[in-house]
Amino acid sequence: MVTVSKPLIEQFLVKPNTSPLVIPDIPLIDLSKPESKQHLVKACQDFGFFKVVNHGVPLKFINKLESEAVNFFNSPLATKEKFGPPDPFGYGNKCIGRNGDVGWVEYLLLNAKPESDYPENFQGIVNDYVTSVKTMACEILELLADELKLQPRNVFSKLLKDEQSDSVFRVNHYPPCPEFQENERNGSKLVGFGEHTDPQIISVLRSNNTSGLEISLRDGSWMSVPPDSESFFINVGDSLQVMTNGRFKSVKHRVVANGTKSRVSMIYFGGPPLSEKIAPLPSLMQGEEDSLYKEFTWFEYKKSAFNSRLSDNRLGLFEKIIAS
Ligand SMILES: C=C1C[C@]23C[C@@]1(O)CC[C@H]2[C@@]12CC[C@H](O)[C@@](C)(C(=O)O1)[C@H]2[C@@H]3C(=O)O
Ligand SMILES: O=C(O)CCC(=O)C(=O)O
Ligand SMILES: [Fe+2]
Repeated sequence: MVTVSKPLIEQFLVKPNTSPLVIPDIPLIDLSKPESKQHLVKACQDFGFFKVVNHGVPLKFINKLESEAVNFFNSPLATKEKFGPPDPFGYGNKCIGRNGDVGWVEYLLLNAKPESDYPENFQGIVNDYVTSVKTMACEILELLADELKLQPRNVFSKLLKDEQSDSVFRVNHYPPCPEFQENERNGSKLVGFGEHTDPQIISVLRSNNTSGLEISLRDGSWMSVPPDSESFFINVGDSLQVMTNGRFKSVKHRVVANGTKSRVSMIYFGGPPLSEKIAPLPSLMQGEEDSLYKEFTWFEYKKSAFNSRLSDNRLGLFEKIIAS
């Protein structure tokens, strides 16, 4: 378990936020239903976030990976640190990225490419899980393309299927924090993973049954997402927002650590090849519609993103100024 001395805990606290006036339902998509296409598009437009059931990812892959992750995070710090620091892949503890972000979290950041170098015991297990989750992500992207009447229907999914796809896999562990309970009285929250959007195309998240994930609603309030270990949560990434010229929203989200109960999450971030040009799809542009973004390669965006702080508006640098 990770511990910090009492005064240091301050750096992990954020002020309580106002609750949403109306708490919306998180869109629930049943992938076995033919009408899921329409719901998927609506969810990507309204929230950039939804929950998926009947996803086809075998439970045994999920459980094996979770139990291996728990074993890893329960091992001595010195053992875990043999896999760190993340440069860019490896074990990280409380420091997120290279620009001073901290959170009450430890994690493994891994290359999602098959045959990558993983800690012992993770090899086959990560490959099985990632392959299956990627298949689901590609199915979702193809349903979205169908509903948007985009040709070919693999216009998004081919970027994840490409051998050069720059996709990442992450396992996060938010440990209990005994020091925090003393602070709970003033209502402040313990930040596990600070607010941010994901830079890639699509992110696929699965967690154990511990709460903590929050999404930012349009009115600026934060909504807590009830955990569900049998479902997946999907969010639109910045690159998909750009490719759809802002129709789909890259949702701002964060994790508030529970303080008493461990949260374990695993997230697949589906990204394009480094050389891929990211720009609004011409076939989506209606009439005189302006492109809201300057074209960039994924390499350029990634470089810029990895030089930013978590809460920065990374897409801001690539927005076009449109004369009215
Ligand atoms: C502070 C940072 C961590 C991050 C790289 C960055 O500079 C800004 C984006 C962050 C993020 C968020 C989504 C994923 O968890 C992640 C792996 C990614 O691609 O972008 C992380 C980066 C990271 O942890 O290195
Ligand atoms: O751990 C989680 O539940 C979400 C973390 C997250 O948003 C990320 O790693 O980008
Ligand atoms: Fe994220």
